[in-house]
Amino acid sequence: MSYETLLVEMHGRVGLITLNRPQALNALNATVMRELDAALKTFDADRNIGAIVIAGSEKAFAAGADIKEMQSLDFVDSYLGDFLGGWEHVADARKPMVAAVSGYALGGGCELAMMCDFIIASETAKFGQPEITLGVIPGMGGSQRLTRAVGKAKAMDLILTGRMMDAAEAERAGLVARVVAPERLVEEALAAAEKIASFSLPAVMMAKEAVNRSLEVTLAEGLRFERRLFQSLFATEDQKEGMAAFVGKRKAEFKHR
Ligand SMILES: CC(C)=CC(=O)SCCNC(=O)CCNC(=O)[C@H](O)C(C)(C)COP(=O)(O)OP(=O)(O)OC[C@H]1O[C@@H](n2cnc3c(N)ncnc32)[C@H](O)[C@@H]1OP(=O)(O)O
Repeated sequence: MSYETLLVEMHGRVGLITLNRPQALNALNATVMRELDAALKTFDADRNIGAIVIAGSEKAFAAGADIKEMQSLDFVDSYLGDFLGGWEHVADARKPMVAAVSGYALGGGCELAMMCDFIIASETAKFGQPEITLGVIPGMGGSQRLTRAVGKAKAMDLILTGRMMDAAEAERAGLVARVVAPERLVEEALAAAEKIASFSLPAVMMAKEAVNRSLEVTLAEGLRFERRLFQSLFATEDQKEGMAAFVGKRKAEFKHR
């Protein structure tokens, strides 16, 4: 499949998707999001892929939803067409997604990064939800995911003032998992994704599901859910292989079954 707004590659067991609208700092529009959804669905369905990296350019991961395309929208079209509704599908991917963020991750760009399972940022990254400066509010999950990631005080600060935070502040706040030098960003994100993809795919997918469930249910419910998933992994060949390899002092050869 060919894409107009993305570069899509496979690096061993890792799918790399690079946003590619440099003229608009990777601003997100219906085409980008439709293509992103298609690329993610393809990787998610491919047994040979164990993890996915989403990257942008050095200057911008994504500078938000496309303001020029959005500006003439009215309420009825927005509501009847459920504007942004379908964009949430990015978060439906069942395989781990790593966001590799360099430069601007603003508005929808920050929200897209937060739909991934964790963010590796370059020292140049700048995160923000500047929608308030445009007379609107976040619409792709910013008020919900940012608040869960950094807490109410900082989320309110960023969303109400529209200010940007740099990579160091984002790491301190818990939005970003690691900060690396700009020239090492994609390499580091691919290495993290390759590490994940080297483990048993059912175990990796269940680990993602268990962590995400913790954001939605009570502690008791979450603990029960985790325990059931844990117990179910004893039905896999990979559990036998992983534990036999440890006992035999050798490297595990996971078959992802
Ligand atoms: C998802 C929801 C609900 C909402 C949103 O995401 S709203 C958008 C939130 N994002 C923003 O408000 C950021 C807008 N962009 C900027 O403030 C600046 O572009 C910048 C600070 C990111 C970078 O400034 P810089 O001076 O370095 O670059 P520009 O000349 O401003 O931009 C280059 C080129 O890209 C176009 N551009 C940038 N961002 C967007 C965008 N979000 N939508 C559409 N186009 C964008 C910019 O207009 C310029 O193109 P032209 O030279 O053709 O005008």
